[in-house]
Amino acid sequence: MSRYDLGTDDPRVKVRPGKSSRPRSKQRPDHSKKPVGMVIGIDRGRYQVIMADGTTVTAIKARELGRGSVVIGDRVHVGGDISGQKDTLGRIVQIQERDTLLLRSAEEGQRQGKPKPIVANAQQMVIVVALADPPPRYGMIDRCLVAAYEAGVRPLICLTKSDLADSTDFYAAYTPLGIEIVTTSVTPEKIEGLSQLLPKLGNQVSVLVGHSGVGKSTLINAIVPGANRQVGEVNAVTGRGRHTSTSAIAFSLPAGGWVIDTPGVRSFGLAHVDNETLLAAFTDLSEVAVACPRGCKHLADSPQCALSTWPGQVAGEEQKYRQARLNSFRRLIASRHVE
Ligand SMILES: Nc1nc2c(ncn2[C@@H]2O[C@H](COP(=O)(O)OP(=O)(O)OP(=O)(O)O)[C@@H](O)[C@H]2O)c(=O)[nH]1
Ligand SMILES: [Zn+2]
Repeated sequence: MSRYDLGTDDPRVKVRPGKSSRPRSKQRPDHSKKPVGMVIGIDRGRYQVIMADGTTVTAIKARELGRGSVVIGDRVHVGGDISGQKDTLGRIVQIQERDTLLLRSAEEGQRQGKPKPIVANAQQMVIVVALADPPPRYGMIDRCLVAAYEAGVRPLICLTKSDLADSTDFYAAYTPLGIEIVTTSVTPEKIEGLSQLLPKLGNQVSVLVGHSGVGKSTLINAIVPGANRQVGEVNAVTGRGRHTSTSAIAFSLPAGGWVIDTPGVRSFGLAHVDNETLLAAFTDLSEVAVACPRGCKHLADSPQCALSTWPGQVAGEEQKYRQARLNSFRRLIASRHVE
């Protein structure tokens, strides 16, 4: 006879295990039958979840899920009140397995900890780059590309402010890498390029990343009616956008699909990415590196690294371009180790 089988039919005798007789996890109820929704907003411990029928529910998170465990884009099972009525609260009880997960290592200067999840289930990363004011930062773009490849998210570069500068050089640098690029310009006078961009956003989840001031908010306002993102200048003192304290949010596009804005995520720490993954993001370099000795670290002082002689095989502009690519790759490797 087991310890809990009291052998009685008396309903007053409650059959229940003693307090610490079993690990807690085994007592957890199965939540997988609870309705599912997608997390589209997170702000100070409150989660906005859009359910399959289109109802938006405000929810809190079950404590056992842990801190920072639910991110924007997550598909979650929700219990509690899911009516979506004012002053009601649902409760996120379980997170579904993620298709993709965008991660970022701890910021520079912070102690290196576990990489932080930022966005789940995005299929596409739109790297927003201004052609001028501020000018393109190639190191930043490379970082985003690595983070995208590492997360299993397809990159798309969206050039903005084409009214201010020419995009020929940019296309010359990134088209050979097989990365899709679209060019836009959104000014009070004229809007251009959205007919190129919009079809690429349809019926999927895209996450927008980009440095402060490149025009992300302007772009979102132009493609999402009523989005009302604040547009402004970069703070000259802190060098940061004003959005740093605002939280991530997903916008539904009129023609289907979602765009996720990630204010405060300006770049990606890549400490969690290994050398080979980093190299794979540089398709041109990875083809050259097959000739490297086994275990090559691909650094400037790595003996017989095939990458070192690659720029010198050509002359002129092409050589400069190769050297810039190589420098960018090696800078990323180096920066990863100081983070
Ligand atoms: N000339 C020109 N200016 C633009 C364009 N897009 C945005 N801007 C301007 O660039 C500045 C920054 O735009 P935002 O949309 O606030 O940039 P953001 O990327 O959202 O910046 P944060 O809010 O700091 O993240 C604003 O003054 C915009 O009016 C463009 O296509 N052409
Ligand atoms: Zn090498």
